[in-house]
Amino acid sequence: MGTNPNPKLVAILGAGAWGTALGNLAQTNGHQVRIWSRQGSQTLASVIEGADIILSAISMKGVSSVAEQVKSLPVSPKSIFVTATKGLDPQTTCLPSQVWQITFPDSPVVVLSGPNLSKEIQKSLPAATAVASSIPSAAEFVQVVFSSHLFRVYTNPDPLGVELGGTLKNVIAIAAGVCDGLQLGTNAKAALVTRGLTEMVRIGVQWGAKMETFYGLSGLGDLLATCNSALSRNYQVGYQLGSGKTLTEILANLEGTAEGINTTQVLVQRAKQQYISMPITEQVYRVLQGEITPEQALSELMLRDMKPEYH
Ligand SMILES: NC(=O)C1=CN([C@@H]2O[C@H](COP(=O)(O)OP(=O)(O)OC[C@H]3O[C@@H](n4cnc5c(N)ncnc54)[C@H](O)[C@@H]3O)[C@@H](O)[C@H]2O)C=CC1
Ligand SMILES: O=C(CO)COP(=O)(O)O
Repeated sequence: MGTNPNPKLVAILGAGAWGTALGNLAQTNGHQVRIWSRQGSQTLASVIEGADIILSAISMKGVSSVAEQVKSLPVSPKSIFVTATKGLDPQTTCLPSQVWQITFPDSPVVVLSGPNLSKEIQKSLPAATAVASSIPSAAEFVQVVFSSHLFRVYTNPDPLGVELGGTLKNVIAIAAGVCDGLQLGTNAKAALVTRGLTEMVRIGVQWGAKMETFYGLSGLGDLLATCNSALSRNYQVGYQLGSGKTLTEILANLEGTAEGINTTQVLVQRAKQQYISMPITEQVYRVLQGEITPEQALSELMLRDMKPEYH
């Protein structure tokens, strides 16, 4: 641990790949880090006691129940909640930050999202991320705690856009994996990711996010990382689907969480309800359901009605 004249107490919820990497970043900066996981020996109460930051890196499926558990415990009035989960709640379609904010209406909530493949960060490779909150001073606090010569943290004024960027790109990362699994080439991949970004912007802006946020680290940045890296679990799922495996076979061997599978389902419902066209997301959904093959999805996308690029 380095010496820090102003050390903070950082409680990390979730000892998976991302929680562990974020804990290491804070610890390297000289902060005191306590990590809680449901399998660990430390109690949740002892981990969050007096924390300046309570950072959740829990998979989406566990966020609501962990937030409820935290609510039943004494939380320091100074605690800032940070969410690093990239997903959508299947029951409510809420984003992780909304779950935390609904549970803790009087506490600041900060979203942390960017192109952050945890295995690279664990190897001390350089990376950048965005932190965003409706309370700018809370985002600035988190920026200071996590920033280092290896981890450049930018503040952003659009928490909804930052969180949606990281969440929605998982669907396109699955599609990009399918594209590579089918060996469709670089042109096809570039077209897919670009049109995928168009879909993210379309639904994201309708959701209330700012368009420019999707061209920043948490949107385009995270697309570039996860659509081109075998380290991305979402990409891995897509790649193996494109190589002919079934989802059941893939999930039996997948290391960690691929949030895009659940996000695709929630997104397809929302897009339908709001009459938003999301052709790539819809084809990813049908492939994940086993309704169509990746090859059929490709031809569905290529044979859509002709249209202008911007519409
Ligand atoms: N691994 C990565 O490179 C990055 C991951 N993320 C996001 O962070 C989140 C976590 O990802 P990973 O750490 O990679 O996943 P992981 O699968 O390695 O860890 C997930 C963690 O959530 C906990 N968890 C799951 N369900 C729970 C429940 N019901 N109650 C309590 N705890 C529960 C697990 O015990 C584990 O500690 C995901 O939303 C992911 O999209 C974001 C950026 C980078
Ligand atoms: O979000 C991530 C990197 O920014 C991690 O991607 P995966 O969840 O696809 O592994």
